[in-house]
Amino acid sequence: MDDLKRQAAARALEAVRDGMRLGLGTGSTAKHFVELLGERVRAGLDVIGVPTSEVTRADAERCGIRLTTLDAIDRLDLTVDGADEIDPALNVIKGGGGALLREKIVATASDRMIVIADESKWVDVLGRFPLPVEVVPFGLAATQRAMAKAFAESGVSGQMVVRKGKDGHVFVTDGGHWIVDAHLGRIADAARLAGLLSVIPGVVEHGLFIGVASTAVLAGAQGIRVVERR
Ligand SMILES: O=C(CO)[C@H](O)[C@H](O)COP(=O)(O)O
Repeated sequence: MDDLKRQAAARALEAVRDGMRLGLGTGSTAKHFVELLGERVRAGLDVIGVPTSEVTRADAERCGIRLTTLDAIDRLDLTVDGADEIDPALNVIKGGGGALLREKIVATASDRMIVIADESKWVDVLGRFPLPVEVVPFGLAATQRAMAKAFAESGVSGQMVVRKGKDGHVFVTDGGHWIVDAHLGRIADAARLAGLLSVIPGVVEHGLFIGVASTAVLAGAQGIRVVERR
């Protein structure tokens, strides 16, 4: 699996050109991209990156990639990031690694987003992977009630679980928020659910990336498949 992730990362690297401003994703697949990009940088490629998490910042620095912020530059040429699920319209669930807020800010500030994954992330319908929703801790119960209403209005239901870290404590994002993982099973109308979640005051951001990814690079046993958004 790890080899497939690296293959997808290597294919995405072919889209990188000298002088590009890049969004650098988070997760095990994106980490391969950062490492491979670092090799190119050490060989003379001139790019600058915006990391989507503190973990990726540390990885990129270790790889010698020059970094900047979205305050210092206005647009990015390309973001390359992993995904938890990708559907045929290239709508995506992200946030399994807890970085969905910065990932969405960076991806939507980019002219193009390539999602890289092994084939197991490709699904007919989103939702088997629990949907991460980043929330503020204040008023959590009220936010969860509003989320349940949004689920009902978009025809889904399921258990909500506040994410815990490996240490057993509540997982805290880079932005200081919590994550509620919603086990919905099958999200028939992801765009509608995304819209309903976005207007809940305690929801900071959700892991549905609707119409954001332009290309998916999927690595499987049969080779690499590149899917462009229609
Ligand atoms: O959204 C993410 C982090 O917030 C990751 O991109 C997603 O969880 C996929 O991770 P991996 O490449 O390790 O399978």
